[in-house]
Parts: sequence; C-alpha cells; structure tokens
Amino acid sequence: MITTIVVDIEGTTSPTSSVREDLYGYTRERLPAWLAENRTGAAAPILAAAKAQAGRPSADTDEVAATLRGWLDSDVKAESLKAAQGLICAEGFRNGALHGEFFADVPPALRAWHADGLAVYVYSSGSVRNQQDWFTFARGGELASLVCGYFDLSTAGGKREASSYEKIAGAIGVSGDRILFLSDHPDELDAAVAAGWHAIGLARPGEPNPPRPPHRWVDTFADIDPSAE
Ligand SMILES: CSCCC(=O)C(=O)COP(=O)(O)O
Repeated sequence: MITTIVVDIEGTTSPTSSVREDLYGYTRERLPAWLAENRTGAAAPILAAAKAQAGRPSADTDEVAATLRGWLDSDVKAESLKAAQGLICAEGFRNGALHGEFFADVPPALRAWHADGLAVYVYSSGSVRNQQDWFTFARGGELASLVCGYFDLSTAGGKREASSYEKIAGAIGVSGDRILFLSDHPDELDAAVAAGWHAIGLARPGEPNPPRPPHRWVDTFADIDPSAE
C-alpha cells in the first residue's frame, strides 16, 4: 500500500520552461553582483565549492560568475549553482517577480492525496530553499502546506543514484515499497525502482524527456491512483 508520494519538479509538477526561463533567467542576470556583494558571507561556500568543482582554485568572483552562468546555460545540476539560485531567487519570490508555476492538474491532485492522508515529499535538483519558495509562492495559491518535506542534491544526493532514494526512505522512515515516485526522467525512475520504490513516469506534451520502458507513463497527475499501485 502506498503511503507516501515523492514528486520531482521540472517536467513533472512544473513546465521545464518555467524553471529554465524564469528561475535560470532571474539567477543569470543577478549572479555577478550577488557573488561580489556576498563574497564574505552567504556566497563564500558557494564560491569555494564552484572553484573546486571547476578546478580553478584561484578564480576571482567574475570568473566564478562566468562559470556558473555557463553551467546554467548547459543545465549543469551543480550543488553550488543550485544553492546560489535558491538564495538569489528568494528575493524574486518575495517581491512578486517570481512564482511557482504548476501544471493545472497538479494542485488538485496534491490536495486530494493530502486529504486522503498520503504524505507528499519533493525531491528536486533545485535547493530545498528554492523548492520551498516554489511551493509557497505558487501562482494561484500556496501549495507548501500540502508538502511534508523537501530533498535536494545536498541532502539526498544525485537523482540518478539508487542510494539517494534509499537515503530519502531512511530519512522519512518509510519502506521503499510504500513510496511512489513521480518523475519525467527515465534514469531517475530506474534509480527509484532499483531502491525498491514504485515509480510512474510523466510524459507531458511539449516536455523534453521521452518516455522509456519498463515504466508506466501518464501525461497528467489525474491518471495516477496511488491506491492501485
Ligand atoms: C523550483 S526548484 C528549482 C528547480 C531546478 O533548478 C531544477 O534544476 C529542477 O530539477 P529537477 O530535479 O526538479 O528536474
């Protein structure tokens, strides 16, 4: 019996375009100034991690900003970039420039699962901070009250690793065979199944990741019945 649902964000709850155009665009524009202004504070661990990952220990903040912008452009899911994105976008969510964007079928499904007593968690490459803001400042009304918790690359690990799903199951204290994972990415579904989870793929019109066997694929949360898993 499924007691817990874990959802991916990009391509699953939300259009890829809303992440890449809105969040990446907002971050891209503000990265150089934000890194420079916060280099001895919130940006310090981000600068250190990005320099280490890039193999450029003596890079200055301008060079790190250019590196992080390059990672945004090629969608590198690096922890340091995602941490910066979460902190930079926090201001945009609070001043009304940014909203969490969700496919129309997602809020009613989350409400129904919550009303049925299912626990909903989020696991995304975006930082926990960014995820919380995405659900809190959802266009059309907050959705964070429907979510029990959030996991990201720093708290769970990479999304294509079975060990990350084992770690999440351990952290929430639920056996994998009671957890249903929803994602648009076949490699992530493979990893969740390898950890003993149930998994359903989202293949939404216009989204980039093609479906792949052996998973079941749907194009809307309305077609997901956790009690039938
Ligand atoms: C709204 S949280 C930020 C989303 C993000 O930056 C991202 O890379 C989404 O990746 P996902 O793991 O949800 O596909």
